[in-house]
Amino acid sequence: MPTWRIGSRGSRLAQTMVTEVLDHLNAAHPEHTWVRRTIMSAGDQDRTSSLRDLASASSGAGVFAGAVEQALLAGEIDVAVHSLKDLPTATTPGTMVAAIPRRHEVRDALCGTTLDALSPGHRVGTGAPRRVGQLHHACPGVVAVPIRGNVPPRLRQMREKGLSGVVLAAAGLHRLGLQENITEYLDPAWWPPSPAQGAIAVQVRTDDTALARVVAAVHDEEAAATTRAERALMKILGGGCHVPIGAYATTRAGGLHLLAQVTSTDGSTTIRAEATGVTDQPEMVGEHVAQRLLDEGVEAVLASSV
Ligand SMILES: NCc1[nH]cc(CCC(=O)O)c1CC(=O)O
Repeated sequence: MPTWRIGSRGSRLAQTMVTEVLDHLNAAHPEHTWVRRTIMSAGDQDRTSSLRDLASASSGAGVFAGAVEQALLAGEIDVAVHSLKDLPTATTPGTMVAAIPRRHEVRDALCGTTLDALSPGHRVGTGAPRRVGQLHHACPGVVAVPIRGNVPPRLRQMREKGLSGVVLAAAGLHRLGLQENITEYLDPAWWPPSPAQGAIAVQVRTDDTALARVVAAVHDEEAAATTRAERALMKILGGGCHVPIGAYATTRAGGLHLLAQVTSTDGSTTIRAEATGVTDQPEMVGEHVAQRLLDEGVEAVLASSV
């Protein structure tokens, strides 16, 4: 039996996602052995320039995922583990997402405060345009303070800068064991998260079909269907974490339901659309909801937010 090399970014969050995937894989395939590799990316190395600059330098997305994908293509690792929401919607040639494990938590969370407790002038840490728009929409007059970096530094910056709170993905906080910092879960029906938030992507080289079958043991159909719908929508609207799109898909008895929302960063305009379709054609649901948003004039809101 070969020993497979599994790699990710060096952040503690990325490492815990590898552990989560390996726990699954070891349970399903005790006959295989794995070694872990850490890949340093531009996003890890460059703490001085803004992430927006880095993102545009690498054609709009994938600043964190890029180096790990390159290591996969170069044969330095055999399996790459990513946050699916950080993977560009355009598939990197030669790679494929062979498995998406069960998604435990999709919601955004507030740490340090609650929406009800926020008054005009209060400062809340978040730099993501979607979260800035949703915050301004929910709490007019609240000031969004840009903060950057991995999850633990963002919590630290909240305290150091004397902010009232910070908005983060609940999934990251849970994976890091930092969930006791959460003071409010933001209802995804009113505060839809980033497309594919909370989901892990297990990626292999496209020609590695035997390994694709091995990692398929961690695949979850519901996580795949919902994230495919959310990402199909984002692909049409030109997403990335610099675009203020929230998307929240759920599977129901009637099929796959997708809700999406675009909010201007000043919070003054919010456009929502939703639809239900068949679960085995998630891209059609995403494309349908994207078209509804375009019909409602979402392009002007997106253009004003970039
Ligand atoms: N944008 C950065 C990022 N990429 C993945 C996560 C963790 C949540 C996830 O796995 O989707 C985070 C942190 C955050 O958004 O708070």
